[in-house]
Amino acid sequence: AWHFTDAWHCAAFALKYRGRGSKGSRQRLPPGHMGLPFLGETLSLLWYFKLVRRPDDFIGAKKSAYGDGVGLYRTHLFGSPSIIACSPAANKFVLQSADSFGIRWPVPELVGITSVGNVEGASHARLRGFILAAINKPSSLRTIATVVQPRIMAALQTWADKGTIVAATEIKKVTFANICKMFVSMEPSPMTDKIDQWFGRLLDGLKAFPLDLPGTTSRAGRKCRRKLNAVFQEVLEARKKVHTGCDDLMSGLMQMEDEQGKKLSDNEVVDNIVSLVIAGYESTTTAIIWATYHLAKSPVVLAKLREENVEMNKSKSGSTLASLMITYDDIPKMKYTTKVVEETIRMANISTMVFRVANMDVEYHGYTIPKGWPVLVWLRSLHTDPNYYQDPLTFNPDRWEEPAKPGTYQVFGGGSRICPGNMLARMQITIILHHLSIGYEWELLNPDVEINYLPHPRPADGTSMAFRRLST
Ligand code: HEM
Repeated sequence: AWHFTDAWHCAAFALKYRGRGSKGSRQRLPPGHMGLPFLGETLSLLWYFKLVRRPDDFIGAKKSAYGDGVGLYRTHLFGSPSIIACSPAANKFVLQSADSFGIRWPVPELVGITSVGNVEGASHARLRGFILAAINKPSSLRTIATVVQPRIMAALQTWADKGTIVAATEIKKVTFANICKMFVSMEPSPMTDKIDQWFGRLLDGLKAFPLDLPGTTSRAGRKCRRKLNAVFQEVLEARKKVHTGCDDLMSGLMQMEDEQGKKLSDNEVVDNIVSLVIAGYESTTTAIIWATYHLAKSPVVLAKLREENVEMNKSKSGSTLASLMITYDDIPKMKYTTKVVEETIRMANISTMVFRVANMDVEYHGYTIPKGWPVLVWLRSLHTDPNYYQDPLTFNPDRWEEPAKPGTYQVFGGGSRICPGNMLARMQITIILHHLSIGYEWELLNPDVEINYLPHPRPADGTSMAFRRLST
């Protein structure tokens, strides 16, 4: 059955491309295997990611069987014949060829029909301009640093009061409180608790099989998306009636104009607020969880981090909360902290892969990526490859003394969709590392806990830890 499926797909391909090679060349699929009938290689993926918990061996097995080649393999995953890209050059090729490789979400409604993650071409470029201006410009980041910091400082104190915490739960809470404040100036309330639950179900819906039937996770996700859009629409309507003077993402997006003086529609503002929460909430939470995890296991790194941050803290004078905060402009001076942040993000591999679909038959180094086939751009495989990172599974911030080899660091994707929140994510991790290292110490309760790799890599126990104020 295994070989029959591969033969079946290859024969279908050969039939379709009969005599259509350009300049006499033969059309051929990248090497690889289509796996079992209907299931494809899904079981193999689950075997490596869920059962044996060696996710890198999924691509490793392909490299052993078919050689490194040009970094493309054929496969059958998530219900469709697909191409995997997993070399710096092949990934770059796919991510930078926006005309050849488009976006097709299984349920666009869940991502947001008019959101930056779903639209393409000129509309995408226009929306990205708005979003980059709102969350990626130094002036925006300067303001955001002052908005998020008090909540982070207060949260760490409550963790120490508790003594034992599940970091995933606590980090999620403070990240969400900050998102509500940054995006729509909402303070924690029963309403924000509800919104948080809806986001949880929406995120589950995005990861679930896209079956729109009563009782399915996908249906529940769609319902929550509608509720979230409705809540934020109300906030927006209220702002149009009474000028609130809020200095948050929603106001920013409502006021901005493009080069033609055109503003975003109300629907675009709301859709993109919801989608930015989806993109920024779980990713930032996961990165911070990994930072606490690795630092707990790397006392030498933590000591060096602490030393730099205590020095930075000494340069702050005064007793008010504001005077103890770091600023966006302090960050370039925090050289070692920056390395810890990059190493955390590299090892976290929050996005194992990103998805594209071939808009046309695309040729790459003698292989054809057939029109309509999904392309899975396997970001993870670059960050765990010993050819690019020595001893890649060891947490070693000093490796960032040297920049990564060109094209081998794609944690935020690449090309026209490279993560517009990357500076915001880095800044939030830096801020929490600063306050954690100068004021607290922590130990993992289950240092040898298993790691779950699906849907995103995380310690299975949520990172339970003893957490206290530093005694000195
Ligand atoms: C460590 C944290 C983060 C990681 C690892 C991460 C990773 C990524 C990756 C790999 C992509 C590319 C997706 C693709 O090519 O299809 C992406 C896109 C995106 N990210 Fe992030 N992200 C993070 C944090 C954030 C934050 C904090 C925000 C905003 C609040 C954000 C907003 C977005 C948006 C809107 C997109 C879609 C961009 C587009 O399609 O043009 N991300 N992110």
